Amino acid sequence: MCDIAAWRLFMEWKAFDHIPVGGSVSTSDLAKAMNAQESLVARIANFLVATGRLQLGDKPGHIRHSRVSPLYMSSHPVSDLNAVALGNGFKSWLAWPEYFKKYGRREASDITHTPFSFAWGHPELPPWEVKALYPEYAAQFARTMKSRKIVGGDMKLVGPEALYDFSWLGEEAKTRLTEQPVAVDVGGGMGQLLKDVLTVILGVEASQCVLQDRKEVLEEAAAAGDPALKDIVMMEHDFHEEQPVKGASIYFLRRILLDYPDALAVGILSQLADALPADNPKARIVIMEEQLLTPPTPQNRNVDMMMLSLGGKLRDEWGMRDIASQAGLSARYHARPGNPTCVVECWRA
Ligand SMILES: C[S@@+](CC[C@H](N)C(=O)[O-])C[C@H]1O[C@@H](n2cnc3c(N)ncnc32)[C@H](O)[C@@H]1O
Repeated sequence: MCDIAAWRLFMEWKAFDHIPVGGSVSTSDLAKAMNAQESLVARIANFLVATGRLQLGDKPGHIRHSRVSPLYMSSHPVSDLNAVALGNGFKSWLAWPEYFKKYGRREASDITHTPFSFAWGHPELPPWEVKALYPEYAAQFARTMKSRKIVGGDMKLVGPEALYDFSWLGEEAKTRLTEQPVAVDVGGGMGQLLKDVLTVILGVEASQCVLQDRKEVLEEAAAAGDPALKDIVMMEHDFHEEQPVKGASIYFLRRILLDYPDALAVGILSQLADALPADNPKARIVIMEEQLLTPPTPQNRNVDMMMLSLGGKLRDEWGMRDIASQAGLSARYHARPGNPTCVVECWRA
């Protein structure tokens, strides 16, 4: 168990960044680089040697990288995923006994007073407000959502491999003016899904795409300056409130509803149901996220345990159909055996 605590601390202190790749560093130089006590750094470094996270260097008192430790360097893309696994996962899980003692042995039913918020010391705030108090962590989280390695990060949008073929959207977009909103990505993060839409769905113009998210996430997206997203509309919007873009052909909700209990997920869907155009039967709300698998598998249920801490949950087909119908929507469920993701196509009932 202490292995996790030790590499977490060394990640936080950027210890792995100070070990030259292909070389070694003395624990005394490492301590100086981190402004930490040498004996403390040597003890922790040697513990990480014992667990295989680091290796002894070729000179006495020196250490070097192991096969895995470059993954903990801040420049490595996996490092953000490690930070989120710890921040969203372990930090909350360790606080479970105190949390359930204080709030009762039940799932969180609102967006405040979740195990995550409790563990981070702000029980009265929703998890996203807590993250916003820690800009470095919020930025790390936003970057992880760009990873194709996490579930849902590499969903095919067109062709035989796609769970749901979005090619119709290209034809639809061609019938609209170039400045008319066609695709709205609600809680779209740094625009990773819209970028894929623009790449593979021919006919959709960037100026027809709207990226909605929280202010700090849109700032991060703007600062990233991705040329593919230069002409999209970035709009600060709270998806619990009325949807300001009415009549779009598609409203994407990718990896959003799993963060919420049913009542709030129904609320988010209802805001979009109200925005769907009454005169366009093709218009859709499309939910894309990890589905709850039965029989349970470790990776899938691990994600569900992370969602438990955030106040949300993974849903299976019946869970999805239930929230869609509560929001006044008809739904078609698209999934394949062995694929952990699902696409739920929703339209006005
Ligand atoms: C799990 S991420 C998914 C991001 C993106 N949809 C994707 O699949 O890559 C959830 C996103 O919802 C955004 N978000 C959280 N609360 C929100 C709110 N109340 N209104 C709008 N966006 C919100 C977060 O900032 C984050 O970008």
